[in-house]
Amino acid sequence: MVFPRRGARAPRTTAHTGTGLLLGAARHSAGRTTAVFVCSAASAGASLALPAVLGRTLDLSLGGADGAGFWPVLCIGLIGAEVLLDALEALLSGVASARATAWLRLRALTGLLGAPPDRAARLTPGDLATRLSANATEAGTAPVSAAALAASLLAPAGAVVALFLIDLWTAVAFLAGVPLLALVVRAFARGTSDSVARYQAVQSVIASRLVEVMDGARTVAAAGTAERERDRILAPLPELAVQGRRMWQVHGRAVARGGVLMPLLTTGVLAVGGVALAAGRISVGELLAASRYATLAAGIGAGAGLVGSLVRSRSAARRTAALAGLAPMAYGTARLPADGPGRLELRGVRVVRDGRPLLTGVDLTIPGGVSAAVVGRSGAGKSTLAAVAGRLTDPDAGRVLLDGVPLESVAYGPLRREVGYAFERPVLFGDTIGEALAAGPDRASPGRIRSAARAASADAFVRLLPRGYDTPPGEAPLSGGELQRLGLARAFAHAGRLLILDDATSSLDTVTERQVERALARDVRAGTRLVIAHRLSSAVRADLVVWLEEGRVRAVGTHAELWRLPAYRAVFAAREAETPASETATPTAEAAAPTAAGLPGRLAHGEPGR
Ligand SMILES: Nc1ncnc2c1ncn2[C@@H]1O[C@H](COP(=O)(O)OP(=O)(O)OP(=O)(O)O)[C@@H](O)[C@H]1O
Repeated sequence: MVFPRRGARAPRTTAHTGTGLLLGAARHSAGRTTAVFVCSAASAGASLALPAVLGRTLDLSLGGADGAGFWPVLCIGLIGAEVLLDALEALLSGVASARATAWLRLRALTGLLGAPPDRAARLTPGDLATRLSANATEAGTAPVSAAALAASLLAPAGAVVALFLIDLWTAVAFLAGVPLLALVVRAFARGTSDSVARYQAVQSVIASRLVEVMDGARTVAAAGTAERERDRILAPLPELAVQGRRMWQVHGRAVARGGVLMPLLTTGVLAVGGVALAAGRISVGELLAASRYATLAAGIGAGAGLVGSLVRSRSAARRTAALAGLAPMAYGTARLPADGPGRLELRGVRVVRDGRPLLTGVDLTIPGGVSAAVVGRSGAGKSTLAAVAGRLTDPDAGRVLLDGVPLESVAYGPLRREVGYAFERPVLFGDTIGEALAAGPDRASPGRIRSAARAASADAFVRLLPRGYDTPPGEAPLSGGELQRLGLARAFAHAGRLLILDDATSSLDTVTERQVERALARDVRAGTRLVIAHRLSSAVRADLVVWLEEGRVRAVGTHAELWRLPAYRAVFAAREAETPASETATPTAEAAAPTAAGLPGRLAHGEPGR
C-alpha cells in the first residue's frame, strides 16, 4: 500500500469524485477492457455478417446454384465464432471487473488508512465494510459495462447501415422509431439513478447497525435488548423494499415500452421490405436478411440494461470515493536529531472538531527524558492532546515540535520509529501474538519481544497460553488487563524517544501497574513519557503533571505543588471514593518530588488555593 509520505503536499487525484475514481479504474483496467470491447465488437461483426450470409445461402439454394456448399459452412463458422467470442468476452469481463474492483479498493483503503484516524473514524465500521465490499464491486463493473455498451451499439448501427444497403426505405422505416427508443432509455437512466443511491445508503445503514450490535453483543445480552436491537437493525428494510421496488418498476416500464416498440419497428421494416420484394427491388434472401437486421437494430434497446448498470456503478463509486478522497496526512523529509532526548513542545495548539474547540491555546514544554502525566476530568481533552503530541492528528493552529523539529516536517518512518503509543483498548493485528507484538515501524526480534513482554508483565501469562507466543490472538481468552499489557509490550518493543500511554494501564491492578512502571523506567529505552492518567498514583509518580480543563492547560507542575489546589484535588475526588486509602493518601513532598533535572519547579499557570 502506498501512503503519501514526502513533500508538504500529498498527491491529490480526482479520486474524491465518483467519476474521477471510475476514470482511474478504467485507466487501470484499460488493457483487459479493450480486449472485452474487441471481443464484443468481433461478436457484433459476426452477428452482422450472419444475416447477409444466410440470405445469400437461401438465394443460392433457391436458385440451385453450384458452389452453394461454401455458404452453409460459412454460416456454421460464424455461429461458432459468435459463441466462442461471447464466452471469451464473459471471461475477460470478469477479469477486468475484478482488476478494476481491486484498484478501487486499494485507493479506498489507501485513503482510509492515510487519513488522520479521528477523521476516518467518523465512518462507522458497517458503512466502511459496505463501501469497501458491495459498493466497490459494483463500481468495478463500470469499465466493462461502458465497453459493453459501446460495443452493443455497433451491431445496431451496422444493422441500420445494412438496411440502407439492402433497401433505403427499410432503413428509413426503422429510423423513424429511434427517437422513441431514446426517450425510453433516458427515462430509465433518470428513474434508476435516484432509487439506486437511496438503496445503497439504506444497505449501509443496516450494515452499520449490525456491526455496531455485534461489537456490543455483551451489552445487548446484559441489557436483555436482543429483540429491540433485531428490530432496530431491520427497521430500514421497508425503505429498502420501497427503493428496490422502484428500481424494478423503472426497469419493468422500460422493458414493457421497449417490448412494444421493438416488434413494431421490426414489423414496420418487414412491411416495407415486403413491398420492396413485390416491386422486385430485393430478393427473398435479402428480405430474410432485412428482417434479421431489423431485429439486430432493435437490439439498441438492450443497451438500457447496461445504462442501468452504469448508473448503479456511478452511484456506488461516489460512495467508495468518499474513502479514497479523505484528505491524507502529508509527511516531510526531515529527520530528528540523532541524540535528541525527546523534548516535546506544543506552541499555541488549537484543535477544533465539528466547530467545537477541543484544545485551545495549549503551550507546553516537556523536557526530554521526563515522565509527564496528563490529568483532567473526563472530556477535558487529554486523549486529543495525546493524539496531537505524536501526530495521530494535526492541530488546526499552532505547532508541535519534537527535539526542535516540527512534527509535520518529519518523514513518516523516522516519526513512527521515534514516537510510540499504547492505548486503553489495544487491537492485536497478526496471525500470532508474537507477530502482533513484533509488528511496528521495524520488525522486533523475538528476544526484544520477550523482554518487552516481561517489562509489561505479559510474558508469564502468554507463556501459559496453549501455544505461547504462537497463539493466534483470536484464540487467546484475554482479559482487559491482559490485552492492555500486550498493548504495552508492543509499545515497549518499539519504544522510541517519546512514548505516549493513553490510558494504557487503566485495567491493570495497582500492583501490576507499579511493576510495569518500574520495568518501564529500568528495562525500556529511556525517553520522554506522556501518560494520560485518571489514577492519582500515576500523577504522584510522574515527574511533571499537566492539568487540563476544558481543552486548556490549567496548570503545570509537580503533583505535590498542584495538590495544594482544591480544584486539582477535585479531579481525583471521584476516583478516591473507589480506590484504596493507600493510593489516595496525599503524597509527601518527597514522594512527589520531580526526579529529572531542569523541571519547571513551579506552577506554569499560577492558581490561588481555593
Ligand atoms: N474527532 C472528534 N470529533 C468531535 N469531537 C471529538 C472528537 N474527539 C474527541 N471529541 C470530543 O472532545 C472532547 C475531549 O475528548 P478527549 O477524548 O480528548 O477527552 P479525555 O479528556 O481524554 O476524556 P476521557 O478521560 O473521558 O477519556 C470530548 O467531549 C469528545 O467528545
